[in-house]
Amino acid sequence: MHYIHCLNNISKYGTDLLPESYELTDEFDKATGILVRSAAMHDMEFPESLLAIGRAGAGVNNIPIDRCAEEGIVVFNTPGANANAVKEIVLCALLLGSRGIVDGIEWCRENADDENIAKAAEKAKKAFAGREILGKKLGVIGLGAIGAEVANAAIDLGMDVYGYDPYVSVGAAWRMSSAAHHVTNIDDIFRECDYITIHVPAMESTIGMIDSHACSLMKDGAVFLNFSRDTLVDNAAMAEALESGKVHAYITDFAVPEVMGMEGAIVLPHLGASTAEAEDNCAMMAVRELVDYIDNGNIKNSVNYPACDMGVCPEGASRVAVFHDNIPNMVSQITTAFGEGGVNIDNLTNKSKGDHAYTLLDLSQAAPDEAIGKLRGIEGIRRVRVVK
Ligand SMILES: NC(=O)c1ccc[n+]([C@@H]2O[C@H](COP(=O)([O-])OP(=O)(O)OC[C@H]3O[C@@H](n4cnc5c(N)ncnc54)[C@H](O)[C@@H]3O)[C@@H](O)[C@H]2O)c1
Ligand SMILES: O=C(O)CC[C@@H](O)C(=O)O
Repeated sequence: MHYIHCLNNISKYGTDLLPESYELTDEFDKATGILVRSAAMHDMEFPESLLAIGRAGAGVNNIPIDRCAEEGIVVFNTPGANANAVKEIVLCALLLGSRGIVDGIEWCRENADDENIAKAAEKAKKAFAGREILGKKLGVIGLGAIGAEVANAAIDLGMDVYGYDPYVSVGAAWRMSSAAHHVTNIDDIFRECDYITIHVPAMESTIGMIDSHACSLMKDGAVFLNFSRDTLVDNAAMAEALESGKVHAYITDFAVPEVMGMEGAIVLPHLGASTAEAEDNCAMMAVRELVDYIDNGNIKNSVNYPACDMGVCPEGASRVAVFHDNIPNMVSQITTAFGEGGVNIDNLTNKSKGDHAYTLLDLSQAAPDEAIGKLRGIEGIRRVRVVK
């Protein structure tokens, strides 16, 4: 039996996909797999039983992915599964940053008891007049699953779109409308665009990238949208830019104390992916990834181990997964351990991702304990798993 522990609410559409040999458990310490959304995992110690973590979502900054790699724990995410939900809320945010919608709603609430509200509204509305997004320049920083969808939708709404992503994947580039302008210097986005939206992961190289320099380059009255992570924006710099009027509105999906008092900030409680459709999609994708890994050793959409697919282990064969450092002489030591035990290797895949590598082997017979023991003693091998 495999035990799956959920650290957050995970859609039933996902957990219903767990096969009969799986059970949901409240006991963290006996988990084979963990399903998580945004729960903070950096301070957690993981049980030895834990094989994999499925992040039902895109961002993995809440998970210690390097430590997991060292412990041979595969971390998956669900690329693109919530992209449409975020795209739709970003479109909404473009309008929130352009029209006096939030202030207008607040005015109506405040005047709810006024019998003459209809007449008063006609007078009050001039305070909430805005501008249109048609023909305005939108800069999109990060052209992955979400950024590319936002760019295309904004083009459809008549915006002039500028995209910046030095590491854009071929797939995302193909999905982008050819009407988007390709920008190679991020400063041009800051200098030229009326609206800027950021869709990059939070990592060492991106944290704080919207700093005072970036804000100083922005057009007067720019609107900045952050539906990625709070840490990408230097809050002090943004507060100053809002105060001076450099930035007209900062719309963020992250309700951290530093933004709550900012004049000109519109703050949402991390709603980007909170749609039934996105939650279902993410949960289903995460569960499928976990199950294929736990049952077959196959890896798809992992953020700390390479992709590897050997299908289902053939009848009569056994399958062994070896997690090791990406250093010389590992594959030969692995094959030698089996060869010396007289065990034939039917098939083998070796893949690497950064410092970590994964070797999946199908053997003609059951994996002998002696060979498995030998592998566990080799320096640079992090984990050996007899999958079947
Ligand atoms: N608000 C929400 O609820 C919500 C929902 C989903 C995702 N997110 C956030 O949005 C982020 C993006 O999601 P995604 O699904 O589009 O991910 P993705 O991996 O498909 O795309 C990220 C893109 O950022 C690019 N990138 C990386 N560093 C960059 C840099 N310095 N400058 C420009 N581009 C850079 C990558 O090349 C990639 O194309 C996630 O990491 C997550 O933090 C938030
Ligand atoms: O799971 C969530 O609630 C939000 C997920 C979102 O931030 C993501 O990175 O996919």
